[in-house]
Parts: sequence; structure tokens; C-alpha cells
Amino acid sequence: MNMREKKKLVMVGNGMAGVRTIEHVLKLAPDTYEITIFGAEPYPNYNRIMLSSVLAGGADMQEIVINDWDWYTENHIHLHTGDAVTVIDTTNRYVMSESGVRAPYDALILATGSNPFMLPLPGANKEGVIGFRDIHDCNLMMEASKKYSKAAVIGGGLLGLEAARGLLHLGMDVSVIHINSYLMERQLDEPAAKLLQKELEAQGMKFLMQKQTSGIVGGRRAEGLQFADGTELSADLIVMAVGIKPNIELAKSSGIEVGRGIIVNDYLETSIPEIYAVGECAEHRGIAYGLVAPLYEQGNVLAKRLAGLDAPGYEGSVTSTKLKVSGVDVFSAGYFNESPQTRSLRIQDDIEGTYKKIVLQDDRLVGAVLFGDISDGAELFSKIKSGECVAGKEKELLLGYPAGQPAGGNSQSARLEAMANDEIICGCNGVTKGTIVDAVRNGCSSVGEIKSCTKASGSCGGCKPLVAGLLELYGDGPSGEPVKEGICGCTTLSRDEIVESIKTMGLKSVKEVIHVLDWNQPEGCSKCRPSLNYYLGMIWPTEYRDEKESRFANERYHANIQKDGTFSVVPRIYGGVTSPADLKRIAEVAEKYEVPMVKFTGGQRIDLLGVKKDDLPKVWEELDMPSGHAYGKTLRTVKTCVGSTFCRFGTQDSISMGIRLEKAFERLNTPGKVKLAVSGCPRNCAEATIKDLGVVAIDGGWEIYVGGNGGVKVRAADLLCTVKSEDEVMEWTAAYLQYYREQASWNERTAQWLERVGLDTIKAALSDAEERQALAERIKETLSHTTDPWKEIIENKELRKNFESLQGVQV
Ligand SMILES: Cc1cc2nc3c(=O)[nH]c(=O)nc-3n(C[C@H](O)[C@H](O)[C@H](O)COP(=O)(O)OP(=O)(O)OC[C@H]3O[C@@H](n4cnc5c(N)ncnc54)[C@H](O)[C@@H]3O)c2cc1C
Ligand SMILES: NC(=O)c1ccc[n+]([C@@H]2O[C@H](COP(=O)([O-])OP(=O)(O)OC[C@H]3O[C@@H](n4cnc5c(N)ncnc54)[C@H](O)[C@@H]3O)[C@@H](O)[C@H]2O)c1
Ligand code: SF4
Ligand code: FES
Repeated sequence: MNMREKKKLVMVGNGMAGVRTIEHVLKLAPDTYEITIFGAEPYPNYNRIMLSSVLAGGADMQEIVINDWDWYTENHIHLHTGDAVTVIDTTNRYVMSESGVRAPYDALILATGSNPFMLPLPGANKEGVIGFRDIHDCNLMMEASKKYSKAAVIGGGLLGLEAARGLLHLGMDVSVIHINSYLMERQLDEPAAKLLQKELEAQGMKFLMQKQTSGIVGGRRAEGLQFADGTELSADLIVMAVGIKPNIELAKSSGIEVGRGIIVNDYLETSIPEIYAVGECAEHRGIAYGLVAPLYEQGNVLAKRLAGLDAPGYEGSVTSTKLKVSGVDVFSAGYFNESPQTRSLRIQDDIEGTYKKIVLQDDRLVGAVLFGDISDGAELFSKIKSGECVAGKEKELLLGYPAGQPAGGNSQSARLEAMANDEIICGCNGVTKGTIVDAVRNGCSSVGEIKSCTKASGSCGGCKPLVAGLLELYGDGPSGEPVKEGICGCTTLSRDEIVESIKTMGLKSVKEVIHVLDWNQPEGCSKCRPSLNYYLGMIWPTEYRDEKESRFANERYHANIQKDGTFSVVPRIYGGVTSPADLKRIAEVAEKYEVPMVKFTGGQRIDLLGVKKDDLPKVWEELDMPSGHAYGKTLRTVKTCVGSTFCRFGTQDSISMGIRLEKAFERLNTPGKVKLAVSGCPRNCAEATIKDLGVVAIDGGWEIYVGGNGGVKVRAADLLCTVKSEDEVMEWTAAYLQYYREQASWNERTAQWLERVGLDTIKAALSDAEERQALAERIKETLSHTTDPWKEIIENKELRKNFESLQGVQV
């Protein structure tokens, strides 16, 4: 067909929903239209969703372009960017732009999106008060972060929290002002929102809840906020994220019927013939959507209409959302609030930090909220959309695996394999498992290729791990390229690369590392999660909050699980020295809780074996002794010999030296477990030379041995140094342990580490007095933030509950 015979299709708005519609039109009716697009922004079509990631350092501006300039040229599209349409002449069928471009149309699409809703507060027009909608806003925030330090975000919804996270990443002190009593009330219920707030507070975000802003103070530039209750907050940058308003002004002034948005029917037709509206600016059956998935569905329907195909209309969408804040997994879909017609099932695990609620109506799933573990999101959302009957399967949906089956078979690949072909993997683009599997079978061999071919993972990116999982499951495996060995199968990054990235990029949580460093499994695995938890705690001793869910079961329960499911309890007995009173108490507790066995350990401690899980907090409480940490990668014991107080050979007081060491370094997190010993003379009765660090008294001083091991592979320790005083023993031990903490890989015992790096390297690092003292200072700082885990659980009702049998299931 000749170009001149083509119909003229004009689109106002060069954003996500509009251009997606055009892409479909080009596929369905490549020769029907001569296309002209006007965009008010001076850019080609870009992924607005990813602005949050740009702000948070997870992507750069170049990466977010969806269709570059060449795409428009290749598809013969006349593009006018940085030029807003100001007039629609609906009688003579043309539009006119700000710069005076006149474009006649046969069909006109309005895809003008939304504008951020700016609260009409006194002072809202001051410099430094912005919305968060486009590249310009994003640049303003990045610039402001270089000059100013305090940011206030008004609105604790999806956008506000993503903006706040980005500003935190940029080093600002960020307060979120929220009008409601809990965050994201449009997407979450209260328990999930409270968990979210706690998690974000741990990342450094501050919250002012139930606060109504009454004004913005300052001179030309904003300097702070005033609230209705008379309080104030100082801020150099104020971001308003209190919702959006469909951009309807152009339509309204052209006589097109509008409500909250531009009113459209099921075929996206407005009140004026040949004028259509799609995306956030459109109001369909009373709803103006603010997420891309429904907008893309609208785009599909409109493209078919424009291509002249006889296809069903758009009937509205059920939506799902995910908050794109690294380190926090939140998912919500459908109708998640209870009503007299619904019933809900909930499960909450405070140790794992997870929450899950499903809402049912007439035996159908109508809504879900997930926090902490969102791996069931895709499946639940599919069930909500399909409206299938789930009677009898409610608990299965809640627990995420068939009731009665162990969760072990619940790996991502097992789930993906079990999914039906019509289940949606990419919510944003409505791409099913079947479509992705077909793409893989037709030769797509990377997530990028699958994205080009199916669009899956091309919008918010939240489904990338599932797409990668399907590729692994149904692809041909590695393409022969050399694969770099990572710390586990989830990444190709080495231990050192990860530690370096955590430091330089300021990553503060396991999930953030997984997200920013692009792990191929969204939840990580049992190998990388505990190691990341360790590295984060080692690097950020003051601010990092230990992630219990990233620890092995023994460390989560602060007791070693035994063959029969019971636990062993080893209280701390410093230096192996006890008292009649402590022994009596141990005996009474053992009798009261019918502990089947009381045994001395190889490290001179008393082990109560066979304690029931429910009894653990009570046993700890009644023992009233600190945890002996017999279960963790930490300082286990300091074994001592009798020493000079009673032994006639003893030259030094090994017991008091041992107790001093144990009291100084108990509770320390280390890459592998650490055992110490102190002997009072070279006869070495405490076997100090097969310990991670052993101290042996000699005439006039002490020898310090390192890297010994008495386990599977016996290794005699090497002499690190000889010192004169107890204080020097303390300093060298502190420096050695901290150097090991900073340099070793997680799960690497000192013996393996020493063999890997060599004794000379360690000696060189510690021989400099200044460096040694700096290491000792760092360990001191770390230790000042540790607490006794047993005590913490005894005193915290919520944590205590996790030791009761299956908690939190409410039907
Ligand atoms: C920071 C951020 C994060 C988001 N994250 C998510 C997410 O994770 N998941 C999700 O589903 N959604 C998310 N959204 C929402 C999503 O980006 C929007 O739903 C989507 O972009 C809407 O597409 P649209 O084409 O309707 O509007 P837009 O993408 O806003 O495009 C409209 C375009 O029209 C232009 N325009 C307006 N008037 C005129 C005129 N008169 N002449 C010419 N051009 C005009 C505008 O300048 C704009 O470029 C996010 C939004 C933001 C701001
Ligand atoms: N991850 C995602 O899916 C994502 C991310 C960003 C944005 N978006 C979309 O962008 C749009 C805008 O997001 P949003 O968060 O601004 O809208 P929203 O309507 O979801 O949330 C606005 C929040 O601001 C609060 N609020 C309203 N008035 C306030 C006031 N005076 N003071 C303090 N708080 C006030 C509300 O209680 C509400 O929780 C939405 O359509 C959203 O879906 C989605
Ligand atoms: S190591 Fe020396 S001091 Fe200690 S108990 Fe043995 S002989 Fe006595
Ligand atoms: S779910 Fe957002 S890109 Fe796939």
C-alpha cells in the first residue's frame, strides 16, 4: 500500500501504555496507518517504573529506554518530543502542538498518563518541593542529594516508599510522612504494613504516622514542613507522593467526556468518534488504573480495534502490586480486606519475618497479601484471576505446598515445573509460563532474549527470577561460555566482589544485595543467604539487623536440634569454671523438664540433651545463665587448665586468662565456629595447640598459637607471637579474630583460612601496632552491639511465641 493511502493515526503521549499500543498496531496492521506521536517529555519511550531503580542505584538512565530513537525511524513514526499537544479540533480532526505542529488524524489516541497529585498547601510552590513522576523529577532528587541532607516524603504509598528508599540510597536522611495509621493501606492490611515499616526502619527510614501536613515553610526554597498538630519537621527536599490525577485537561478542553479520567467504553472509545484513550488517563467502568498490567491489557484491546479485528472488549482487571524496594518483599493482589462476605486465613512467622494472608469468597480466592516471602505471588494471582473453586485447598494455598508434605519439595524449580502453562509469570505484561517455555524451546537462551521475544521481565523486572528459573528448567543449559564460579549457584560473583560491592554500594540487607547484584534466584539459597547475613553484619556492625531467616535452624532456635527433633541446651560456663549454686540450678532444671541426658562436652561445658522445643524459653529462663552459643558460628568455648592457682607446674593463671578471653569475645559472629584454650604451662593440658587460637603460658609471658583444629582434619596450630602480658594476649587475640572475620569466607574455619592465605600474610597484617589496635577497636565496636539471644527471647513475648507449636494460623 502506498504511504499516501494510509490512514493517519495520531497519538498524544509517548509513554508506556500508548507506545505499547502502537507496538501492537504495528504487528497487527503494519500497513494500515501513518503514525505520528507527540510526547511532552524530551525523550523516547522509557520505562517509568524503573525510575525507582535508577534512584536506588539499581539501574542507570540508559538502561530504561524501551524504544530508542532508531525504533521510531525504523517504523516510520513521525515523533515530536518535547512538544505537548495543546489543541484537539474534533470537528476538523487535527491536533496542534505547543510549537505549532499541526497533525491531521483519522484516528486519535489520547495516552496522556497522569500527573502527580500535589497537595495545595501554603508554600507548595517553593523550590525543593517536587513530585516523582518522570526523568526530570528523578534528576532533581539526585542533584538535591548532592547539596542537601534532609528529605521528607509525603505519602507512604508505593511511590512514596520507593522514592524514600532511593533517597536513602543517595545518602539523605529520609522521613516519610503518612496520613494513615499504617503504610500502603491501599495495598496492604495492617499486620503486613507494620512488618514493612519495621523492615524499612531497620534500613534507616524514619516515619511520622497519622500526620497531616498543613504547610511548607522556608524562603525561596523549602526548609521544612508544618503539621496540623502544631509540630514541624525540617527538610531541604520535599517529595509529594500522595497519589496521581489522570491527565485529562486536553480532553476536557476539547469537549471529550471526562470524569476522574477520560471516560471510555470496553473498546477504549471516548465520547467522540475516532478518539480513543488508553492508559492512566482513561477511566473505564469508573476505574482509572495506575499500574501497567491493566494498561497493557487495554492497549491490546485498542490495537485490535484499530486493526479492525473483531475481538472481545476490555472488561476491567484485577491487579497485583509488588513494592520495588530492595531488601523488602511485599506482594498484594485483589481484595485483601475482610468483609462480612469473605473469610481469611493468615500465617505469621516472626522468626522468619514472613506474613501471608489469603482472602476467600464463595470458595474462590479473591485476594492475597504476602510479606517476606513472595514466591507464591504468581500462583495466587493466577488463582485470583481465574476465579477457580479452591474449596478444600485453602490450607495448601496458605502453606504454599500440599498439606502434609514437607516444604523441602517446594523449591522454585519444583514450583515452576508444577505450574500450569496458562499461569501468569510476568504480571506486568501478562506473559504466561507457556509463552515463555515456547520462547525457550524456540531458541531464546537468555533472560534478555526472552524479554525481547515475549516482553516478560521488561517492565518492573520483578518476574526476572521466575523467567530465569524457567530458562534453567526448560533450556539447554549453559551455552558453552566459560562460567565464572560464584559463592553459590545464585550468582557468579566471588566472596571478595560481593564484600566490595556491599561496602561501596552501601548495601544494607540480604535482599538488597540479592536484588542489586542481580542474583538469579530472588530468595537466594541456603548457601548465599547465611553468608550474606554474615558479611553484612561484619561490614555494618552498628546498623545491620541480623536476619534470623538467613540463619540455619540451630542458630534461629539458639539450640542444637537433635536426631529426635528435641534440642540441646548448653549454658555458658566461663573458662569451664562453675559453682555449686549453678550446678544446683542446672540439676533442678534438668529434673523439672525431664531432660533425658546431662553430659559434659569436649569443651568443658554441661549439655542438657533432649529438651523439647516448647520448653526451651522456660529452661533458659530458669537456668538464668547466658547462652553458651554451642550451636553457632561464633566463639564456642575457652577451655582452660588448672593453671598456677592450684597446679604446681603452672607458671601463669590460665583460668583467669581464659575467663577474661571468654567474657570479651562471647557472642561474636565469626565465619566459622571458633574454639579457644589457655594452658598454664608448656605441658599444655588444655590442648591449646589444636584450637583456632590457643594461649600457652611460658616463663615471663605467653605464646599465642593460631589455626589449629582437632576435628576431621587435625591441624597443629602455628605460633603467631610471644607476648609478655595478659593485656597483650587480649589485643593480639582481638586483632587476630577481627582479621579473620574481615578476610575469611563465610563457613571457612581458621585452619582452612590460614592454609589458604598463609601465616606470613597474617603475621604481616598484625605485626603493625597501629593496624592491630585498629582491628581491636573494630571488634570492640562490633561486640558492643551484641546481646544475649536467650535473654532476648525470654523477654520478648512475640519471639517467645515462635517456640510454641504451629503458631499464627487463624482461619
Ligand atoms: C516512579 C514510578 C514507579 C512506578 N512503578 C510501577 C510498578 O512497579 N509497577 C507498575 O505497574 N506501575 C508502576 N508505575 C506506574 C506506571 O509507570 C504507569 O502506570 C505507566 O507509566 C502509565 O503509562 P501511561 O502511558 O498511561 O502514562 P505515562 O507513562 O505517564 O505516559 C504519558 C506521557 O504522556 C505525556 N503527555 C501528557 N500530556 C501530553 C500532551 N498534551 N502532549 C504530549 N504528551 C503528553 C507525558 O509527558 C508522558 O510522557 C510507576 C510510576 C512511577 C512514577
Ligand atoms: N511498585 C509499584 O507498583 C508502584 C511504584 C510506584 C508507583 N506506582 C503507582 O504510581 C501511582 C502513584 O503512587 P502513590 O504511592 O503516589 O499513590 P497511592 O494512592 O498508592 O498512595 C498514596 C498514599 O499517600 C497517602 N496520603 C494521601 N494524602 C496524604 C497526605 N496529605 N499526607 C500523607 N500521606 C498522604 C495515602 O494514604 C496513600 O497511602 C499509583 O498508581 C501507584 O500504583 C506503583
Ligand atoms: S598445663 Fe601446666 S599449668 Fe596447666 S594443668 Fe597442665 S601442668 Fe598444670
Ligand atoms: S512482573 Fe513486572 S516485568 Fe514481569
